[in-house]
Amino acid sequence: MQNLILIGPMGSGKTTVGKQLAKRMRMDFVDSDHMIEERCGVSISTIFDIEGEDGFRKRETKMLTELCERNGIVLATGGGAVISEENRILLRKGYVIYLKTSIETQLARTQKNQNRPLLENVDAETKLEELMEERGRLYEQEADLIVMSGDRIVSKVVDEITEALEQL
Ligand SMILES: Nc1ncnc2c1ncn2[C@@H]1O[C@H](COP(=O)(O)OP(=O)(O)O)[C@@H](O)[C@H]1O
Ligand SMILES: O=C(O)C1=C[C@@H](OP(=O)(O)O)[C@@H](O)[C@H](O)C1
Ligand SMILES: [Mg+2]
Repeated sequence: MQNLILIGPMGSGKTTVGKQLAKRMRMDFVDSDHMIEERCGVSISTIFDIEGEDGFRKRETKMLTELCERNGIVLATGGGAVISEENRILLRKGYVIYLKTSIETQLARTQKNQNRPLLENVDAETKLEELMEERGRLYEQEADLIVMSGDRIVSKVVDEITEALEQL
């Protein structure tokens, strides 16, 4: 069975929606950031502190390579997974779902910025806008399905995804 892969910016709900979607579909749920943390034994923020963003991106590609060899999983990626061509090719093996969200919603949901090093010590709104400028086109381009995930409870987002899957 093809993997279901969630992409989208920080705070779009990839981790949260992914967990519920997996339950609904009776599939295993895997979050690439959590897997990296488990593997390294430290948080994403600590990896950024020690190895910088480059170090994290290398670990992310390695993890995505491993996870995309599996079948029948719901995979929540990190918001930056689409920036690398190598990652994009890997993700295309699955059915890619883009959780589309406004900057306002992203901001509200990431307000604590916990374990989101790219939002630490910067103006979060400006940073989220910059990232969307760079990545928005890639999310759209890579998506097999685009689902609006702002202002809707998680179960409704999951309903829309499962209904779309039934139409395939
Ligand atoms: N549809 C939603 N409605 C309300 N809150 C949400 C929704 N999706 C996610 N959240 C909340 O937003 C925060 C960020 O969600 P998360 O799943 O970690 O996003 P991502 O993995 O895309 O960065 C979490 O606190 C989560 O509970
Ligand atoms: O947008 C990004 O570049 C990142 C998003 C984060 O994941 P979430 O999108 O799940 O917050 C995490 O991978 C890391 O902090 C970098
Ligand atoms: Mg996440």
